[in-house]
Amino acid sequence: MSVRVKDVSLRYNGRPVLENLSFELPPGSFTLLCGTNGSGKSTLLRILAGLERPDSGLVERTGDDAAAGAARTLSDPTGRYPGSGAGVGPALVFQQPENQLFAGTVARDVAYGLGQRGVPKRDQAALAAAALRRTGLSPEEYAERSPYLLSGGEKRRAAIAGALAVSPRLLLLDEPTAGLDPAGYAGLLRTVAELKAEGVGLVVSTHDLDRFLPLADQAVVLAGGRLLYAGPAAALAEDERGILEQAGLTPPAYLALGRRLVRQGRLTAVPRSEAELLEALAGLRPAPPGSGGPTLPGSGTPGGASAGNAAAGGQTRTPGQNAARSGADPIKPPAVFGSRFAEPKLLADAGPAGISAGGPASRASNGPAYSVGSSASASDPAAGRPAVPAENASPAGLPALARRAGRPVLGLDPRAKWAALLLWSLALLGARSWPPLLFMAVVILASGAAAGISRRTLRRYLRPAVPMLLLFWLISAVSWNGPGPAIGPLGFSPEGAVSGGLSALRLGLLLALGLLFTETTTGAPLREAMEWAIAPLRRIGIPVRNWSLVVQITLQFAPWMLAKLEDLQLALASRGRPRSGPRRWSPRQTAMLVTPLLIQILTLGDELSTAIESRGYDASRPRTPRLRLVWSPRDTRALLGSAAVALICLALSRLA
Ligand SMILES: Nc1ncnc2c1ncn2[C@@H]1O[C@H](COP(=O)(O)OP(=O)(O)OP(=O)(O)O)[C@@H](O)[C@H]1O
Repeated sequence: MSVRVKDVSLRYNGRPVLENLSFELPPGSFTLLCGTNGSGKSTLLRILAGLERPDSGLVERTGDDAAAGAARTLSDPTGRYPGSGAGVGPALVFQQPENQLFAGTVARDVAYGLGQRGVPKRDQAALAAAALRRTGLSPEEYAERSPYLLSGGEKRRAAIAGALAVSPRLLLLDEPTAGLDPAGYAGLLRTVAELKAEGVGLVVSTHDLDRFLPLADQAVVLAGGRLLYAGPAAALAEDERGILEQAGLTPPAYLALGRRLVRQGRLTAVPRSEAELLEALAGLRPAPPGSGGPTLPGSGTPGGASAGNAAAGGQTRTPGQNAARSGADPIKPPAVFGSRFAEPKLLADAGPAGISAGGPASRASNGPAYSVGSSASASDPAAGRPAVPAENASPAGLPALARRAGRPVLGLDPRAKWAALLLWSLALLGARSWPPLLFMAVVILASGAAAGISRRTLRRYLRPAVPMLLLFWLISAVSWNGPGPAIGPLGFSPEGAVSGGLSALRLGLLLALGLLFTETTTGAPLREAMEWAIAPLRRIGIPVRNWSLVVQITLQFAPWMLAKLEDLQLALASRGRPRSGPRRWSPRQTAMLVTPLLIQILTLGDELSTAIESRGYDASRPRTPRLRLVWSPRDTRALLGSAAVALICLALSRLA
């Protein structure tokens, strides 16, 4: 499977996360995806997997089921299900493996994707066992265990097994080595090398350049959501202009040391892996006293063995020795790179090139031209795109945040927001007809837009509630003796349909109001405001501090839960979409999501209480406020405006 990414951009809440990315993944190539935290790697992987749609740009996947033939792979020893992932999308292993495990047993979990792809049950167990073995988990020991009770590293292996089981033609691994022990790490590297040899395309997002850069055919470097480099991995390793450093990354130790030795004239070429460096270092002779360090045989004679070296009887230990002997440039990438890629473009130099057509030499046998390009410009301080700042703890922090983010609503005093939440909730609960509800819908949507909440976020937040609201509406519209047309033993009730519709809309608006509140207020100010409001209750012995903590956690818990639900759903989708029936929220899928979600909620609750205890939380002791609340005239205006909205809503309710 080859993938062409062209001008892909994505924003979250109006903030650019990926900007104009263009590159290609040739079939069967191994691509290293690197960048600092938050540079957009996971987001890009989700887009490549087809689990997230970019706001603009194209991702074209060219499946190659036919090309896969009936190849036997270690995960599919039968050879009967070649590339079962092709045409359904690449397999993605998420950064957090616990988001990816659903079923009651490891074996069933690993086999889930096979079922989705129509592999008969009788073959599923053998394929799942082969995939488990491949990740170092013995099926005899693990197949019947609960995936939720595995250790972190075992969960990761099980998640990888689930992806391997379907013999994907393109496998996307998001930081796959996190949490693996040395044996697991070595096993993963072995598996990656085997998959590459089998012709499986791989994209690995990782911070471990030392291990993965030498294995990779090409590299994609992101900085602040922009493409800083896309091209042969070998060229990136040779790059002296500091692309990796520009991206905020540390070059692999073998490269840093190798470059230094080359500069000192002790190596003729930069080693291409840790093993090459070690091989070269093995030939080091202790330096003569006062010479400033060890030397390599033949040092200072780039190009090969020196007379001195020969006289010493030592072998030349330059990393490029084999290539040098065979007459090839020791640091030139292997020919295969040349056949797959056009000249690499260091994108800081590339200008707004976009995808460029490669010449015949850059064409793979069954795919389009492979070349890379970008619209990043040299003047772009690519790494310098400011992240949305964390909320400042100082009193000046909130207005400063608002000014920076350009959204005045973010800088309002949280007490004003609490009051607005209360007033608008009461107004919604009191609204019994369409006009006030529609009025509130307009106001809430407009406030959300003013606060910079994107439609995407709103959709993500409300989507899980939609089936419930629709069901609620449906149930309201039928009754045993409804006057309308009969639906089986039931009758349709127009009145029920209207009142159910009103209630569903009211509930949806309350949810949207909750989103508006939690998206515009972070935990600390929210808690300060809450504690301020209920402080007088302390005098009558109410544990005010506990209450505010509970409210803070609960309010932040709701978006967390929805985000988890979304993650789980994405992970389910990544394991293969059903061939028929609803793609989302089918009863089967919903049932599969409930258990892992509950387990994650319980785990988080447990971890939170441990964290609170371990930080010496004592409800009886007064707390030093994290920030001082400052009420400004703007807050008064906002409060009066909110009250006016609530009054209009109530007035419309009365009029209707
Ligand atoms: N659902 C979301 N809503 C809003 N912002 C998001 C969402 N998911 C990711 N982001 C933001 O998008 C940016 C890129 O996130 P992403 O997870 O892709 O980064 P990453 O390169 O994988 O980071 P890491 O190395 O830490 O895993 C980050 O700033 C992140 O905060």
